Amino acid sequence: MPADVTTTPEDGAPVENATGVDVSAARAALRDVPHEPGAPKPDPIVVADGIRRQFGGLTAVDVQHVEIQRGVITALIGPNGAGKTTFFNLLTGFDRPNEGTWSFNGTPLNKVPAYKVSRMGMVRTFQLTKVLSKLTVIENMRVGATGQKGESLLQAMFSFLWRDQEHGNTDRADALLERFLLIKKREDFAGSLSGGQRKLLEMARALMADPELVMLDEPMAGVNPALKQSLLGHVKALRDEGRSVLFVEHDMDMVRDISDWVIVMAQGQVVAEGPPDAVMSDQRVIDAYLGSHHDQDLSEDMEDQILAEAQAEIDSEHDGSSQEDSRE
Ligand SMILES: Nc1ncnc2c1ncn2[C@@H]1O[C@H](COP(=O)(O)OP(=O)(O)OP(=O)(O)O)[C@@H](O)[C@H]1O
Repeated sequence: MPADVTTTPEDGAPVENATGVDVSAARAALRDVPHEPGAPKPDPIVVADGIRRQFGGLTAVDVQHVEIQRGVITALIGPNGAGKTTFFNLLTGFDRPNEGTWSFNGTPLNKVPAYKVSRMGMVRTFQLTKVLSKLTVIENMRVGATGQKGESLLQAMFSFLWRDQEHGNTDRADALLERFLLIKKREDFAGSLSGGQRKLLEMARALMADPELVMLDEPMAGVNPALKQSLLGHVKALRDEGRSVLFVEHDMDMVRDISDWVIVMAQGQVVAEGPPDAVMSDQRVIDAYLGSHHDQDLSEDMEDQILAEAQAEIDSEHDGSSQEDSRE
């Protein structure tokens, strides 16, 4: 699947892309999915069962069942400490659960190391970007290419075997740098890039592996408002070219703007699922955020509702105490 194929269809229009995924159909199929934690999806790319991860006495993740639909953008939200990043780490082989099974495209991943998971087509970015500061932008891109023939000693000795591939990788990297507006920074050290540019570089580098599923951990964190719109466009383009996207984010405007489906975690568990509007007015979600001491960027509606509920609680307590006062 070429990473430089981008289509930006009108909503509802049939979509053609090199992956063969009918994006409109994938999104439309979600309409029949019940708004319930663990709801089965018509065409899941990831299925996880009974995933538990403990750190000492703390259960960070305790997910009974979750499915991620292929060809759509799924947001994973929840208050601080809900277990989102830990769950990302488990799915992608960067951490191991105490129990549980999960699969990608039907292949069990329990014993698959992270680098193989990425070769299989499931690639992630990190909350704190992991660009290699002392390498140039183009060198960072080349590191992102998987299955390099020059990786094995024997093949490295017969360099004519992989030189063509290296040229191909460089062409691909340049096309992606153009797409992510980083081509002018090609020879700069990655360490000299701004926070937002690093996020773009990480996303571009992830695409070097030509993934079917792109997992983004807080893509908007530390990104200035001017670059946010551009990043949103890039994430939508990933879906529109037929890739599946799963992202963790605290910026609820972004979640509302680009997600087809939202999964909510709290205290390690999936507590709600559904389209963005339904989830943001779901009592379980409001309770999850209310129950946490958060400093998160909630959508205005959700913020208003939470504030109204908090006010109602204060008022009823106040009424209760003033009745007590009047009885005294
Ligand atoms: N390596 C670790 N050792 C011990 N505890 C950990 C470790 N990693 C995560 N935790 C704990 O597990 C819980 C879940 O953390 P996690 O980072 O997955 O949450 P999160 O939902 O991603 O939070 P945030 O939105 O703040 O990034 C937290 O209580 C955290 O302190």
